Amino acid sequence: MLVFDFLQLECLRSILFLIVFTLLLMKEEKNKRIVEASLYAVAKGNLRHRSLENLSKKYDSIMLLQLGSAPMVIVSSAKIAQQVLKIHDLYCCTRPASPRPNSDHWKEMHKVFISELLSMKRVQSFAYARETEVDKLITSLSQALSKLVNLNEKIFALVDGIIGTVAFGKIYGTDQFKDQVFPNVLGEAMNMLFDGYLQMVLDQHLDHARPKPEQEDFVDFLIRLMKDESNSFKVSENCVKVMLFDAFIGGIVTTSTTILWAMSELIKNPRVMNKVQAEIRNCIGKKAKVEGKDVSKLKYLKMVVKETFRLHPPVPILPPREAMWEFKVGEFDILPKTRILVNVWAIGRDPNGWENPNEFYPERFDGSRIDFRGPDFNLLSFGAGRQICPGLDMGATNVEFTLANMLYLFHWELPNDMKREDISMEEEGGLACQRRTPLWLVPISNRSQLE
Ligand code: HEM
Repeated sequence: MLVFDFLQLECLRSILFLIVFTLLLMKEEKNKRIVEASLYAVAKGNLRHRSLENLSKKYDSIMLLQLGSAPMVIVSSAKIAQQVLKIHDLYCCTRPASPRPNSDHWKEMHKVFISELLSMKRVQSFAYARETEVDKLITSLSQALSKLVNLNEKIFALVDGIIGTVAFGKIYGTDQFKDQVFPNVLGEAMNMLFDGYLQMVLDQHLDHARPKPEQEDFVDFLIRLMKDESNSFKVSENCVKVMLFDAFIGGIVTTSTTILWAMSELIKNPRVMNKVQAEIRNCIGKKAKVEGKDVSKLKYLKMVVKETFRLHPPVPILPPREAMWEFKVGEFDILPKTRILVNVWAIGRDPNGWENPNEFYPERFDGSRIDFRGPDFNLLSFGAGRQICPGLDMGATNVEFTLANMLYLFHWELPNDMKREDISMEEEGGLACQRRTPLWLVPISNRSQLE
């Protein structure tokens, strides 16, 4: 669902160029006052979160955009986001038409998907995937000591490995998969390739000659559902593919993007880098690596991660919700079929919610109850309400655990002659709001301090 909604936004871009725009600004006179504004800015480029933020500064933190027959409400403040995502969540907890089957049957299956795959129990039981992939990352960085490393490549490989193993089992990344064309998640032909790829995975799992795995992966679980006739719903092969696709795209791009933004901010802010490394090293002492159970003790690291989510939410605008019934937000009427977009990026930088909003300052979370798990609506990196990201625990755990190890075992330096202020923080839209250019850094071993 996540994927389609973003593609839908892509399509809007071209439509936007062709139609005449009108911005209906929702003010006291209940949807009546019309302010004409060229929405060329919204259509331009792929950084709509920035264009929409500019519009909201000029007009209001709730705006109605009339695009042809589809009214669209843009929300840019925590207070209004809370009304939409909490108080009226039930009235708009559906998505606009999507290629996913839109039926009770699909919703029922989706619930199972969420509770089974992404429960805390599963997140923990898949710790082995995370640890194996972080071990591989450490080995690969140790082989590149004092050399320039393209961190984008390393981090995408790591997250792809973790989520691939969770979804497809230990077979993923092994020799059996080596000769298969694995579709690069960022590639253009992704959709088509992915279908063939998923079919191959399903066939392998359905093969009677396959030995019983010691740990059931997600495909095993879905196949069990497919075969279980006592279910009130039927799970088809196609449904299994759609759910795997969601898990892959939803999981890989967002998680890796966050790790890269965190490293970018840390290298730009040596004070924070030193402080977080000191915390990890004091807390862990002398060990071969940080273990999963250690992470809960790393309070400052968790603040660094929150601060990264605030400034760089990988999903800067939540996928659209659609109003099912009429409801009121403040004094404004939201009519059925209105699409609602929440600009998470703008809320994270709203000066009414944050002091010095553009500064990377993790201490702002010290003693604060603000968390991406809720109940606060200033930090919405995983969304909120009934549509909140089902991968929240897995995503946050993967980000924290990976960063903890990268910062414990290595010092990080800039390429020769590069100054901190030269590090580009330019964004690029797409499936997630990523760095525009790869992050190149030099890992230096910290082992001598640990022995
Ligand atoms: C840093 C990590 C992640 C971030 C920031 C993130 C963020 C989000 C956001 C903002 C949404 C939309 C929520 C809403 O509309 O309120 C979403 C949906 C979703 N995410 Fe994540 N996500 C992350 C990791 C993951 C992981 C690891 C998985 C799965 C393995 C995952 C699977 C999904 C799925 C399937 C949906 C669609 C849910 C639906 O439509 O009901 N995400 N995610």
